[in-house]
Amino acid sequence: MTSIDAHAKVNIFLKITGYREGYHTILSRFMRVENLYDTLYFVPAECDTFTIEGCPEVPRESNTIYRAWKALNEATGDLDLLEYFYHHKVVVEKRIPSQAGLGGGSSDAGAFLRLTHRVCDLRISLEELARIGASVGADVPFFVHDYPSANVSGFGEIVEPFDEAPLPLEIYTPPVACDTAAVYRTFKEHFLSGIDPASFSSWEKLPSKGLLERIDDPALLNDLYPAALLTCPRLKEHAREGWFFSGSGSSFFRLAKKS
Ligand SMILES: C[C@](O)(CO)[C@H](O)COP(=O)(O)OP(=O)(O)OC[C@H]1O[C@@H](n2ccc(N)nc2=O)[C@H](O)[C@@H]1O
Ligand SMILES: Nc1ncnc2c1ncn2[C@@H]1O[C@H](COP(=O)(O)OP(=O)(O)OP(=O)(O)O)[C@@H](O)[C@H]1O
Repeated sequence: MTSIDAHAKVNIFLKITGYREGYHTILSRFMRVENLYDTLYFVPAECDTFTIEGCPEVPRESNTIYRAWKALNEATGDLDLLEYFYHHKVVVEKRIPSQAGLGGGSSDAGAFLRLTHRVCDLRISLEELARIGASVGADVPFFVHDYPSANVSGFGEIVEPFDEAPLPLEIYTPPVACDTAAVYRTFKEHFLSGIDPASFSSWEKLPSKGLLERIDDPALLNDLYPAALLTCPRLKEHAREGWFFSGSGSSFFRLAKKS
């Protein structure tokens, strides 16, 4: 069977650098989470329409996998792509929690694009695939490139590999759903005017382990943390000493203790 793992990410740091065209520009170190992933399967089946199984709570039209398929069709006009999914359904084994700052939906879209690129033998570059992914979500280009660690900038479309091994991480996802758009709205209203790019100059050159060991305040590493606390006040009950905050939340993470 044809399958691919779609790993979660954490943002080791996430700094907002500006705002334009309705989106925030960022500088962030993304790191793949090795031991947390969804799995996508392309399973032979005769389908009247593009079929996804395994995400019953997400309407098909808003599923990032469906949106990635639509975007790929529109960009390439490749008829084999249509044909393939009349004879295969997409089955997803979900393990990454939603609205958790771990990029679950974006990772599914990135993995779907990579696997489709391979099985349908699409004649487009990885850069083009990442551009198509960006139309599905800001985090998708990182997952298309599939680097273990990368510096991500622009709205999320500039992805540069960072040479380090992924760190063993412990993740804690509280039962609080953080809506990314709402957290960014709060950031814009309360914090955007106070950003100070000099305060994180050259962070993109520093290894993730050193950053996490040197800076112990999660709000210094992640500009969206104060905005998430304001947007979802229940998060406060779950904050613990020594844990960092990923993306727009709600997950916390720390370096896994050696056993
Ligand atoms: C918080 C992060 O996950 C960090 O990795 C990303 O910046 C957000 O990535 P994402 O979940 O893929 O975001 P999208 O689904 O593209 O956008 C959701 C909403 O968040 C806001 N948004 C998103 C990305 C960005 N750079 N600036 C924004 O202001 C926009 O209002 C957008 O409508
Ligand atoms: N394949 C998918 N898997 C999970 N959620 C999806 C998927 N497609 C669409 N969604 C929708 O997207 C919403 C956000 O899910 P996702 O897990 O991507 O968010 P997130 O944890 O906020 O990610 P981020 O790290 O980008 O902030 C979900 O509530 C769900 O309605």
